[in-house]
Amino acid sequence: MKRKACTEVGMKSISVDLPGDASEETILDHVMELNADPEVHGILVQLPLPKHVNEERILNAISIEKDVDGFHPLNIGKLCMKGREPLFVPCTPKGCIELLLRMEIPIKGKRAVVVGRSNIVGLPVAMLLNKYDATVSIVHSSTTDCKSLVKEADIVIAAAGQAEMVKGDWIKPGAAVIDVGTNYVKDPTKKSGQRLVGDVDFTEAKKVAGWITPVPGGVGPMTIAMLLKNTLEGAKRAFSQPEDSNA
Ligand SMILES: NC(=O)C1=CN([C@@H]2O[C@H](COP(=O)(O)OP(=O)(O)OC[C@H]3O[C@@H](n4cnc5c(N)ncnc54)[C@H](OP(=O)(O)O)[C@@H]3O)[C@@H](O)[C@H]2O)C=CC1
Ligand SMILES: Nc1nc(=O)c2c([nH]1)NC[C@@H]1CN(c3ccc(C(=O)N[C@@H](CCC(=O)O)C(=O)O)cc3)C=[N+]21
Repeated sequence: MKRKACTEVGMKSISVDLPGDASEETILDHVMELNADPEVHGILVQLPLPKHVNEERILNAISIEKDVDGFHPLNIGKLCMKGREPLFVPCTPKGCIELLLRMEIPIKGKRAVVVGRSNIVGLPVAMLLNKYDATVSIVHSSTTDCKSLVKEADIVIAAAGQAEMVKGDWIKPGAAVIDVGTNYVKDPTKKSGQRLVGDVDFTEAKKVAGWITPVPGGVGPMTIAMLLKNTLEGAKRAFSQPEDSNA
């Protein structure tokens, strides 16, 4: 889908498809090659990586100026810090905020609950909501009272990877609900034998929520749009800076 979106907007994309048993060194070599290529303005290493590969080592190797996923520790660090701006904001969290801003849903002073604390979604979206002055709680698999915490939230971000876990009676009436989850569940009525659902029970939650994103057709396409946006911003920055200004 990311490749298709690039083609649609006229952005050249290079895919490096490696076998599942490719070594860490092989992946690093490819990252280094792309780092050094002046025609490349964005690099994304699709996650998750196979177990034998050290994810941290690979993500650290991506040039920070080309880190369009925003997963480099320097970008994540700046995302967390007051008064600092990362070069790139991770795409899914950026898409969530963009949805709230475009729908003119107030964030400042509101209570936000993020379900999930992964490095790629839960944690960065919570940090971003904090930057926008929400009062943020993060709930995770060891949280004993997810329902009661979610029920207090004006903004709910569901990113647990648990099919339809957030029920209608978890939602505060009028709350904004952003469903990040993409879970395939068995459905014998479908030709493919499966159906895509979010982390929120959409049918029930939409009766209570003030505003809610669907799955499919919600956060997923926004993630891809933000990836293109980050890449364009990276390219503009590269064109506006002399080549030797990286120091
Ligand atoms: N639409 C999009 O663009 C994207 C969608 N996704 C989807 O979003 C979902 C989350 O992805 P990702 O963050 O990578 O997933 P991870 O599996 O890396 O993280 C899941 C998080 O949810 C928490 N969690 C799991 N079960 C529960 C539970 N029962 N109650 C509360 N918290 C729970 C985990 O807690 P703990 O930390 O304690 O283990 C963990 O923090 C997936 O469905 C994924 O496919 C992901 C990226 C982009
Ligand atoms: N380095 C890295 N960056 C990522 O951003 C990243 C990743 N690795 N690994 C996997 C997750 C997942 N992810 C999705 C993006 C779009 C949709 C999306 O557009 N989904 C469609 C539906 C697709 C379908 O029908 O199967 C939708 O929600 O409408 C879903 C999931 C990005 N991720």
